[in-house]
Amino acid sequence: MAAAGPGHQGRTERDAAAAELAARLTRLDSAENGLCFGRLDMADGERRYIGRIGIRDDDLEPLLIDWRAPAARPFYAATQWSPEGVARRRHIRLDGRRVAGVMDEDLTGPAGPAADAALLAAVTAARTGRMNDIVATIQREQDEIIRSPHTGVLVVQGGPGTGKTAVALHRAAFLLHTWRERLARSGVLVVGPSTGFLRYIGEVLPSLGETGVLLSTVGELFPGVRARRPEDPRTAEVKGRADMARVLAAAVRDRQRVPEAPVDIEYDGGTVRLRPADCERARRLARETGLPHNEAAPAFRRAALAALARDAAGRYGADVLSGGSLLTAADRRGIQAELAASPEVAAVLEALWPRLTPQRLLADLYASPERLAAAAGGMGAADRARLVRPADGAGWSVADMPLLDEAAELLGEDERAHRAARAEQNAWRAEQVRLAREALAIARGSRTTDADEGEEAEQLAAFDLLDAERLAERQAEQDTRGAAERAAADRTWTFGHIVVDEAQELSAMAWRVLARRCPTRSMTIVGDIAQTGAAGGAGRSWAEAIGPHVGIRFRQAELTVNYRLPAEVAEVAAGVLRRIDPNARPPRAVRAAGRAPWRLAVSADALVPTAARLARRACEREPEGQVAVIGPAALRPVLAAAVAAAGPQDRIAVLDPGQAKGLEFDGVLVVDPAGIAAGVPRGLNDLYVALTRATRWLGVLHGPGVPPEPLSRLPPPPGPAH
Ligand SMILES: Nc1ncnc2c1ncn2[C@@H]1O[C@H](COP(=O)(O)OP(=O)(O)OP(=O)(O)O)[C@@H](O)[C@H]1O
Repeated sequence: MAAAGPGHQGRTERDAAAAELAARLTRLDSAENGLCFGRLDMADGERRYIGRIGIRDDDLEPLLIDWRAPAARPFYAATQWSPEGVARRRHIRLDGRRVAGVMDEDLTGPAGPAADAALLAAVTAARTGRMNDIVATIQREQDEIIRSPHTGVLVVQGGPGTGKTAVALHRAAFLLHTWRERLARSGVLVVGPSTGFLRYIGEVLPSLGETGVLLSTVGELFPGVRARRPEDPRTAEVKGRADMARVLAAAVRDRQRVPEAPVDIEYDGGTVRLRPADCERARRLARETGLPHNEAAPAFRRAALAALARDAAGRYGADVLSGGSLLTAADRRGIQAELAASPEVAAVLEALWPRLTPQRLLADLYASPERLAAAAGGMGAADRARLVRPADGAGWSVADMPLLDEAAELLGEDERAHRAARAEQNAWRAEQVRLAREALAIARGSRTTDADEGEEAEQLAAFDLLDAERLAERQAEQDTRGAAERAAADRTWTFGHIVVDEAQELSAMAWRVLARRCPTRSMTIVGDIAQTGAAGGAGRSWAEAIGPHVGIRFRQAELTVNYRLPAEVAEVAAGVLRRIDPNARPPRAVRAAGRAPWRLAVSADALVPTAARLARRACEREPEGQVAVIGPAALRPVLAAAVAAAGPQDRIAVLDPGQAKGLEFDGVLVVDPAGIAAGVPRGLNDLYVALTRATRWLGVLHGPGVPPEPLSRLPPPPGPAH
């Protein structure tokens, strides 16, 4: 920092250096936990320590190699068959700064159990409710995806628990390391299915030293509007269809109206007339600009006003003798200016080409079956009826967000809103200049009191270098928010890379939003087609789901090993998967838990209280870990109330399958599986999600009747469970 010179350039360098040092400090702080986790003893005697971040000594020799650096790669990729120059791989377990244990793998001899031991310790540990990074135990097939040099769209398909989320986040960290400068500027966006999920994964990237990433659901991507309104999944599905883009475009065109009969407008004690043909021409000219609706409004107005001015000139300036006009060009311009200022004229033109916000367009469309019929004529009547809702001001649903975003694209900036924003910005700037003047005045006043005479001449004071304007400018330039924060507030921000998790959930309209946010199409997309929920947009393949939005040029990778589910639970889930798709291959579980999944049948009345009792009993039996009660969406509120009624218990989560997506727990109690499977379209997929959340045990609780296959074949719970 001391090396930076004086003046603006020097300041910029100092600011940049300070920002870089602050970022480095954050990285060092956040990577403190488990800083060094591996060592490679190379066959040639070289020794490499592998850690969360890279650290060099004073001579710039590496002390610790960042796990993302090429030199660290053999830690994940070397095998007995392909040792990549490694003789021994050491896994180091730290407790704070103390070495708590080491496990060595000799790559020159036959395969030993050490690597498996480190992995097993990680996957069998009690869950905390927050996802951990997997940097110490990334597996080979995962490593290949994390370090993939592919810069376009990379799709990762994998069954539940195969580490898709973990891999996607580590890939984001890898890309940030590799393309630090570019991505720090443009930012990385991670899209997840729910705020609960984002909270669950929220610590992974910071623990890898990466803090400048924006985590968001699709519902949060439209700044200034929060999606709070509940929505029937069938309505959400209709709103998510690609066809809605056409419907919205038609809805906008429908607002650009031509009157059926001439409109007479009061002017100067008489009237002027706007004819349908003039309007038609004005509309054509405005549409031909190719601008979004609001931005084309001035063109419409200009053409309509010109027509009105011609009409007025014809009426008031006609020379009865010659049949020509008595008015000069300046007179005509004057008339046009008067017409432009007339509130009556403005009201008519506003009605014909109204300036619209996305919210107004959508609320008006939903509230009017006529408008819907005009815009969505190609849609079946039943689907169209799903879109109807009163303009009740009750807010927006998640499925509305991509439609608002699409509408914002179609409408563009409202030039009046733009002017208001500019005025606000100018006022802010004037205030900054005023404050800067004050600051400079104070600096001048304190000049001789702050420094000795001799010293003073040597110093460059602020007022020698700056005038108030420049000082204000500098304040404005110093937007200290990181890219992530700025991106969150700006609908038109484009990201350098986007990670999409649970991508099978995204509708076609949501994909359009993401495609707009990432014109370079640098994306990592992870998901599982078999887990697609009722409103989700994935078809039977990724090509079908994302092809229309990212093109056919994407690379697909697969994860095949399941790290979450014990084999016993995985087998039950595989039975449901076979019913969803007989050709699907379930992932292979890495371990068995030794605890058989069970089922318990109770009377309909006893279902909810028994669920609450079983969940609490499970917590009492096991002093640590998380338990989830997962039931149909309709049952969730009463289940939650029953669990809460028994007293506070922050280790129990009560969820519906949509909310459980992407999460995991030590124990899971699935309540009313038939209700889950039958409740919504793709109910079996929801049941599959519910059954694939447990790292240790799975129980199924149901009312009278037989639960869906293969749950009916599960044994009763071991011991007196209820
Ligand atoms: N290499 C690994 N080392 C240690 N733990 C791992 C590894 N890979 C995955 N895991 C763990 O396995 C669990 C499942 O991972 P993750 O949630 O990423 O799976 P997923 O494929 O996204 O699942 P879902 O489809 O259900 O969302 C997590 O606890 C994760 O930390």
